[in-house]
Amino acid sequence: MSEQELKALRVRIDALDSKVLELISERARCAQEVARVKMASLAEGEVPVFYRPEREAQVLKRVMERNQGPLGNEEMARLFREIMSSCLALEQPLKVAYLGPEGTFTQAAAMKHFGHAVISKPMAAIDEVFREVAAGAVNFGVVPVENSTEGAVNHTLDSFLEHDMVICGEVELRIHHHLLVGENTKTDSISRIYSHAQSLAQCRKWLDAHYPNVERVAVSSNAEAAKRVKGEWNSAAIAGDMAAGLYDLTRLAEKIEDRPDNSTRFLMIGNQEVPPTGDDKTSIIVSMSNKPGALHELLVPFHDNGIDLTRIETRPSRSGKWTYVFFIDFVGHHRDPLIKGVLEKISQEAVALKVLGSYPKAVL
Ligand SMILES: O=C(O)C(=O)C[C@]1(C(=O)O)C=C[C@@H](O)C=C1
Repeated sequence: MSEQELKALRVRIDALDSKVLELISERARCAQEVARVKMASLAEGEVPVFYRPEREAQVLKRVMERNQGPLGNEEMARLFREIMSSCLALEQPLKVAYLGPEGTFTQAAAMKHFGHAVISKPMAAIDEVFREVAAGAVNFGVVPVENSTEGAVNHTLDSFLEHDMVICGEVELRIHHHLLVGENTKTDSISRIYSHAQSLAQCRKWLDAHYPNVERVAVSSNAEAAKRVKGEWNSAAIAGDMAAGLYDLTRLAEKIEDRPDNSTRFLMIGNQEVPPTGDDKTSIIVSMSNKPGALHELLVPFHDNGIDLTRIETRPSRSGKWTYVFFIDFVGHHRDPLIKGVLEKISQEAVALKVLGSYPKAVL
């Protein structure tokens, strides 16, 4: 390519950038207008709701449907995710608590869902995220709920039994783990590998093959593991991209998870009900009486109405030894007439039924 051609193309890019800039600013002014309208139409004592997950899901879906390349759908939606995040921050900067410290996959999930224009607050434990939301110190919390290799995150499920929370969104994150060391580490003398217990489990086979005799030490998060090895001489950490970058660690090996499709699902918790979008999921907790056929009775209404169950999990109940509660996720919104009917049927048989929330299926 000649210098001339390159120059001409850059002139075109500059002109396009000016147009993009103008359009983004116009969109941001529109969002400010939306905020004004929302404020003006409030009833006495009503609190304005600026963040609208159902609308955001529609915007991102529309972008993906209309996109004709060359950028991929996900890439394009990510760009719009950030534009919308900044527009919302003009209306109201959201405060989001997540399972920290900085650099965790939960932080990455929070950014994927809300974009980067939020005020984020790392918490030391899952229960603290719940408490922070319950106390009204933040608008939303982000917690991991299940991993495709290791299964349920029990701390999260148990926290739902203790707190009244509304689930208002979900996000799935592909989890890639790397073996990381600090600049002073002698790679042939690694005697300890730190990570979160779930991450150590997700890399078990790789560790057995490459570091069979090295001590594996479980710590509170993989970001914490990364932080520790920064100053140590003979230890390594298993953590993801964010933690590697944050603590400036070297990657001795990349993508060491045993299953290439290793993914974690995260939930956004708050106290805002989300209206239907037409492509939603619902999460409920049910406890049934301890009698033969109870689980069957619980599942029949779903089957009879052709409702797609996406997950069922069992946890010991807090109310008695050898009694259990079921966490169930299914496709549909609790305001859909069909789903309403199913929930009514279940509540006739159940000891207790709680709808944790209906929310748009993850778009990104
Ligand atoms: O449509 C709204 O209610 C808006 O506030 C605008 C907007 C946007 O930028 O598109 C911003 C924040 C909301 O979460 C959803 C959408």
